[in-house]
Amino acid sequence: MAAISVSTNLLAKAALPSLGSLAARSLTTSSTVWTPRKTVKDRTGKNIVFVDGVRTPFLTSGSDYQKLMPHQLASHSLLHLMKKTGVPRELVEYIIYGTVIQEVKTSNIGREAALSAGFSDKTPSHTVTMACISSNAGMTTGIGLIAAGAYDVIVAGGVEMMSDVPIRHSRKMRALMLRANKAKTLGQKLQLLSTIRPDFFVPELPAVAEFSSGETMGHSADRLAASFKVTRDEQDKYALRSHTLAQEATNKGYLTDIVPFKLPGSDKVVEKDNGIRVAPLEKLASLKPAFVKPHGTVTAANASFLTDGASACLIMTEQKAKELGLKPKCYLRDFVYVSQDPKDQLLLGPAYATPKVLEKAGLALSDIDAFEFHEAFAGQILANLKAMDSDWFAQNYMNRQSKVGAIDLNKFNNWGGSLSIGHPFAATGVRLTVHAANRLIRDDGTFGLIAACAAGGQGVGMIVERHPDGQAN
Ligand SMILES: CC(=O)SCCNC(=O)CCNC(=O)[C@H](O)C(C)(C)COP(=O)(O)OP(=O)(O)OC[C@H]1O[C@@H](n2cnc3c(N)ncnc32)[C@H](O)[C@@H]1OP(=O)(O)O
Repeated sequence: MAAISVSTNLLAKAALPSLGSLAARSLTTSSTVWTPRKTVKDRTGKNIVFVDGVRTPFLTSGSDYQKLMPHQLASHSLLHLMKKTGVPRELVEYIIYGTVIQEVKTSNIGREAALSAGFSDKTPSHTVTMACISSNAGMTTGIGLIAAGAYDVIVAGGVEMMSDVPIRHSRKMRALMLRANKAKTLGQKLQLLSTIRPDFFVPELPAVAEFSSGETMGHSADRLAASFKVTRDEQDKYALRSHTLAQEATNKGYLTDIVPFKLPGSDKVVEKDNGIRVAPLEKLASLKPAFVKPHGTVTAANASFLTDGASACLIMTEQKAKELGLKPKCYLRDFVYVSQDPKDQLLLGPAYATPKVLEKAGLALSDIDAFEFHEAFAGQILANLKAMDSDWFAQNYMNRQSKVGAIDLNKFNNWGGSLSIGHPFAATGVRLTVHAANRLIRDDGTFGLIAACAAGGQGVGMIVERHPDGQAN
């Protein structure tokens, strides 16, 4: 992709929104009668609702969750989802759970997590993987199952455990071990042992990298930022915005999707995300490039960090929610998936998905009250915003006459994002959706737009509409 110049002053737009104005908006209480100013047509015939979503605190890898297995985090989110909503586990008909870097012992992690959370052994579960949008894939698969009439009550979610990733023997060593398994005599075994060479011992580590190109996500982000002329200073300021807003939301008690996690065999209860860090801009500016050295602009502070965490949400037909006396937070109205050539620019999913999902839902950018975009990297977010505000990009890459438009940053990731809260890959989609729903309720909005990019050059866009009964909790 050629470098493009976009005239919008994103640096000014990336400045902190007036936190005062956010705080001034009143929290809608149960006694307030709220009616939507507009509604999106239900296309499933089921009016599918998002009842609620929860998550563990998101922790930097190698910290408090490091001795756990991922199904323990997943199980915690499943169990506490049911506790929080008050819905008996037996009513859940199907579970779809995401994970990206798979723990080999629990490959269908949804099933293992559900069993250890005490769900009925008669509740089927499958595991889905779609990189950073895996729990979005879980939710939309659930929507499909409900729309098809297969089930009424679905749980979706995702987990990632970057503290412990599968590290394999080399291919040569694996081949030798498999042959050794079949060797029948001592002579055959000794003959195999004699073929071992030093390079057999070089391990294979999983990389946060694109398979088809070998490029790391960080390198892609650096390339993307350079293509869109996003400066290092813009990235650092955007990252600081994310951390500042996440800190603010934490202090105000807005992150009610968190369910504290008691560490097994210890009295310690983890209550908060631990990656939020409001540091002086000078500290961010002093960091060396993390990927493209020495001239890259992506650093540890303006990239999302490797994170452990899990999330889960409950979705069902509106009719079922009514029967159960639940107060859903929002309707899950529309979604689209997009994909591009990962060897060109693989982190532009939100720019492609946003206009498509808006069009599908019959909405304009100005109808959206809460944008929740996955922040893989500050440079990636700013490049996506620039792409959407560029006629050149629209005409050359999106098959559109004119640009999508500029997003009002006063409505954008107001409670921080993946840069600050953390990004346990497969858990992020649910976190984005709960934050969108809770922000609509707190800020008296109607529509939320969730968008995320994912490895493989893929992306997602989802539209949620606040439910009249929604409570901030
Ligand atoms: C579509 C998708 O989502 S793709 C997935 C996207 N995400 C990724 O690819 C993950 C990318 N992130 C990473 O791989 C890692 O976090 C890295 C490589 C960027 C950084 O890892 P590390 O080097 O271990 O980071 P570490 O925590 O040690 O921090 C390095 C330095 O930055 C500083 N730092 C980190 N975060 C911040 C911050 N928010 N503010 C200020 N300083 C910070 C640290 O204090 C440290 O400084 P020091 O060297 O003076 O002690």
